[in-house]
Amino acid sequence: MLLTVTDLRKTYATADGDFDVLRGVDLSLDAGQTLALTGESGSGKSTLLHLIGGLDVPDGGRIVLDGTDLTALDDAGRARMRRETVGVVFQQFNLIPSLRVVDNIAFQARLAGRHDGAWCDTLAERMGLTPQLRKYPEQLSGGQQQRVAIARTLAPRPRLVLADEPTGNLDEAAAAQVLALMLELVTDTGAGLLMVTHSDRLAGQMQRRLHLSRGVIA
Ligand SMILES: Nc1ncnc2c1ncn2[C@@H]1O[C@H](COP(=O)(O)OP(=O)(O)OP(=O)(O)O)[C@@H](O)[C@H]1O
Repeated sequence: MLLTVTDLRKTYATADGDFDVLRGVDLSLDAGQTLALTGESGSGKSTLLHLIGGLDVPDGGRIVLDGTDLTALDDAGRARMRRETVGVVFQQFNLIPSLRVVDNIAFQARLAGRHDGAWCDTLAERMGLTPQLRKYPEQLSGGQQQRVAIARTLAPRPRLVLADEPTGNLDEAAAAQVLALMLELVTDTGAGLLMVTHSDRLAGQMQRRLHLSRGVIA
């Protein structure tokens, strides 16, 4: 199993007292699997993704990723997992404005010490970005920028891809097209994909689907 989440709990301290956002979440994901995570606004989907991505720490439960218990790692260990095992795509593209597309795509892989020029070229080609490689992000459309962000995430060949509404800024046709490309590439690399979405149509493109409600998987 690539990812096993067991009895995961997270409580936020707020002005109105403690708020138990995750109250014992269980889920698992195999390598090569795609899983959609749905749930109403505020149900804790982003919180769950942040915990699995090692960006925040839970208050209880376990996350085992690629054989490593994330909850037993210190900050440095989690940072290493983020760099070496996990790729994250957010709704905001977060491209680096001063870098050409070609260097944006390679950025994360270079940081991880795993740059592979041929694989970056393949990603660019599959994403239809070859004519844009010398351009800067501001010269691209929103859909093109999102494809650059996805290529950048896949360049270091992460074992697990976490995506939070990755096509939320695109119209429905563009979103479906970008997701189809992402699913193809993720499946080809044998990674697992966990994607948060509000769209039934996009969730329907994935192999499995889970719904988060009242802090647990319904
Ligand atoms: N750092 C924080 N401190 C306090 N409360 C928080 C914090 N982060 C999130 N929350 C609260 O926790 C709940 C879950 O937030 P989260 O962003 O995980 O939900 P979500 O399901 O991703 O929502 P959406 O679909 O609207 O993005 C919300 O009620 C939010 O206000």
